[in-house]
Amino acid sequence: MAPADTTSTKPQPIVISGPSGSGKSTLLKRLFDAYPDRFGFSVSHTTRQPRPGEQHAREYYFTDRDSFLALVKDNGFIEHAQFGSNLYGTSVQAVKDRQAEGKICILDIEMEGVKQVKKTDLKPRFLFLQPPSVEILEQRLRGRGTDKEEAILERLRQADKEIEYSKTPGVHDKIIVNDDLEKAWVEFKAFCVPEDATK
Ligand SMILES: Nc1ncnc2c1ncn2[C@@H]1O[C@H](COP(=O)(O)OP(=O)(O)OP(=O)(O)O)[C@@H](O)[C@H]1O
Repeated sequence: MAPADTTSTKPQPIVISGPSGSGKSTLLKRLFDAYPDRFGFSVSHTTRQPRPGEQHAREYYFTDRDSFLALVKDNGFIEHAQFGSNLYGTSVQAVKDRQAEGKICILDIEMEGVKQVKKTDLKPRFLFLQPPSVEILEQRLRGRGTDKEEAILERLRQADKEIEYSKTPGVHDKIIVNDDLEKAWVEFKAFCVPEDATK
């Protein structure tokens, strides 16, 4: 008899991307509220010092600069960036750790991260959240009131690139246009929890 295929029993991660302001956080919050135990986020690596109360492997994987850069060289990161003098990143291993716990790991990442994930052996499902139009996206970013003018303009420039890339055939398994939030939620839930789609 052929050996059992244990890899197929691991929950498949879900990659959610879409322009800043397209509604990723809004829908993810609903998903986590509705299914608190089923999904998980990956824990990021950082070279910054732990703050009081922070635990290794819970808030972050705390690491030093040399180890971090060695992992970058090894293609161990899906995304990484420098903020101030510290490095931060999402590692392939962090996603596998969530899988090993039986959780569906959700990756909320931008376009370059999506391209990087496609080079790994994670084999996630890809979901793109699209704003109804760039004009509406601009209204929502302004309405959110969290960004300065320059940041809004930069987000809109980046949105054009994300939307253009999303049109590449085969990049995403599903594209949801977030026009009406309730409709988007029904589609979002159906993608993330297909077995509950009719409920
Ligand atoms: N369908 C919708 N109709 C109207 N407003 C919406 C809708 N979806 C989200 N919003 C609002 O748009 C704003 C941006 O949404 P949100 O912060 O969830 O975007 P995001 O994709 O997570 O952005 P970022 O990548 O910057 O974190 C929020 O103020 C949110 O309440």
